[in-house]
Amino acid sequence: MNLEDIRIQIDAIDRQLLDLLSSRADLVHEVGVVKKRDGLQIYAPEREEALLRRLIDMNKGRLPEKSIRAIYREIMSAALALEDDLKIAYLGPEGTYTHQAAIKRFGHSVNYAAQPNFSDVFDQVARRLADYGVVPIENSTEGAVSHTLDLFVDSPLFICSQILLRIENGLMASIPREEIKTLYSHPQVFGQCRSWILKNFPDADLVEVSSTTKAAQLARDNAHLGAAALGGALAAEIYGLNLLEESIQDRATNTTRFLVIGEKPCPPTGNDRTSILFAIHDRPGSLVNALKAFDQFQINMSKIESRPSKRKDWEYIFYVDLAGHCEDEKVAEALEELRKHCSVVKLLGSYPDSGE
Ligand SMILES: C=C(O[C@@H]1C=C(C(=O)O)C=C[C@H]1O)C(=O)O
Repeated sequence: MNLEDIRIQIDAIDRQLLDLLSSRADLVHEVGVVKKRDGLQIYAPEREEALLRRLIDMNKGRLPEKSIRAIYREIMSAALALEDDLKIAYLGPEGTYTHQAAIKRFGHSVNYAAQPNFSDVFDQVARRLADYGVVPIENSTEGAVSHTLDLFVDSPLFICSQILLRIENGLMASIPREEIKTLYSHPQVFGQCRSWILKNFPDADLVEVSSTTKAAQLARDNAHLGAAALGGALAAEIYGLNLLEESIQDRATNTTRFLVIGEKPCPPTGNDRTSILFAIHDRPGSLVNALKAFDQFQINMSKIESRPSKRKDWEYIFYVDLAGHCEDEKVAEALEELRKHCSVVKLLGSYPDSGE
């Protein structure tokens, strides 16, 4: 078959695909009307998860899972935009890893609003100026993002899904490598590249800034002073810097987990994760007794963090992630048992345990 003939067939298929996508859009529009009538959330992570899982299971063709996800991400992004003028607040500025994570989850058809700090992301969603927010919660090399943890204490919002993003840090500058005297970056990124910095720039000044895009901007503006930045390729692109070295993070699989926060929690999908916070009474054995609740009901606890309560010195708040959904009988019973040993137990959300 010659190229011309194959392309005629592709054109015919695209015509059919467009017709099918238009029919899908009509149905999506109806879904939007029903959701608004019944006061339901526009973004339905449990439905998206089920739909993607079903498509990947059904797939018998050549397309790898990654491509199916990417294609459907944009189809569902278009659907979200048709249902409502969706606005996603994220920790900016434009080009941050959080921005990349937000696009990975919500696609290119919805609106994005960069926020200057973590609390503004929470605030915009709580005030309904944005529909959902995206914030980082932990990195596989550097651990918890304590800012985000702290904001959950007084927030009325729920976690409705998570996003896993592989973080590839690079060295970027507009000057040659030999002229670099100062490295700008976010503290998390410095932490992720610690060995590389010691080996390659043991004498450089390290200056912590609020984001990797801010670091890129400073590297551009202070090039004459020997400035360079560590961050993502998107930041280098936005600020016109050269990527002098790629993939400089100490661990190749360096991944950050982000959370989507919204007004309502997510219904069960069968493969869920639950995040809670709790505070214990100040007496011997409190923490052990609290954690025994998970053992008693055989709940897998995947992580625990502690943070100062900021109300009383040496008083802590514990953050725990569990396997299962808060509506699962076992999890509900364990949480009930936990309450007996704690002064505060707060459900932060149950959401699909997948980040793709
Ligand atoms: C169409 C819906 O709304 C959104 C878009 C989806 C889609 O395009 O399939 C799926 C879930 C929702 O996030 C729905 O809830 O069914």
